[in-house]
Amino acid sequence: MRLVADNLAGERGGETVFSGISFSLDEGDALVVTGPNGAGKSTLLRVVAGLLPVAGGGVALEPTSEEWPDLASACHYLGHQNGMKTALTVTENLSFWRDYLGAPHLTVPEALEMVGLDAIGHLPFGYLSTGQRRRVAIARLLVSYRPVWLLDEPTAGLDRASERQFADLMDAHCEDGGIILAATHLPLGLEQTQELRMGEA
Ligand SMILES: Nc1ncnc2c1ncn2[C@@H]1O[C@H](COP(=O)(O)OP(=O)(O)OP(=O)(O)O)[C@@H](O)[C@H]1O
Repeated sequence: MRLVADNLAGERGGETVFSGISFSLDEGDALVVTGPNGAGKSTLLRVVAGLLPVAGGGVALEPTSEEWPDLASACHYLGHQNGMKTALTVTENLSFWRDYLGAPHLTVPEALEMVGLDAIGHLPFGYLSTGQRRRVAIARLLVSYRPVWLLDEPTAGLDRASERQFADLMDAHCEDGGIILAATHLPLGLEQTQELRMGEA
């Protein structure tokens, strides 16, 4: 499996935000997207996820399969928002996502243990600190399997120990043949990455 972008362009509000982006990621590859505010990093991730239309060129999974019939079906998208209901408990939120997304992977207790939150599954999500909320959102990546992880500022709000823990989870995903495309201003601590700099002439 390979994630290929060919001369890809994206727009916002009718204006081209980026163009001419090409990359090819094989199983096990991680590409870190960097660049100044407004360079188009989030837009790129949303185009790859299928949440915004392609404005030029293309991006695709090669080859597709019965299991992953198109790129969107193969992606986990972690945006700036955590995608959790504040009134539901942490366990209820993750159980919802596990049922909704399908392709069950880790159980909810296993995923919570992986992000160091096994003691607070019973708490409403709204009670959690900023970093704890982000860690629950990261646990969502683990309860259902997707080969491609699209991560937008995934470590925002995480303390050092949690950053390290998440770097280990990302490395494990790549070692298992997964693909990561991550936009960030912060070093992610990954063992091996390629870099794509946006917003430079
Ligand atoms: N809905 C919208 N309508 C019009 N322009 C938009 C819209 N959303 C974003 N933009 C513009 O698109 C450009 C790219 O934004 P984007 O969020 O992709 O940048 P980014 O590189 O992720 O920035 P940051 O580092 O601040 O997160 C910015 O100039 C932004 O103002």
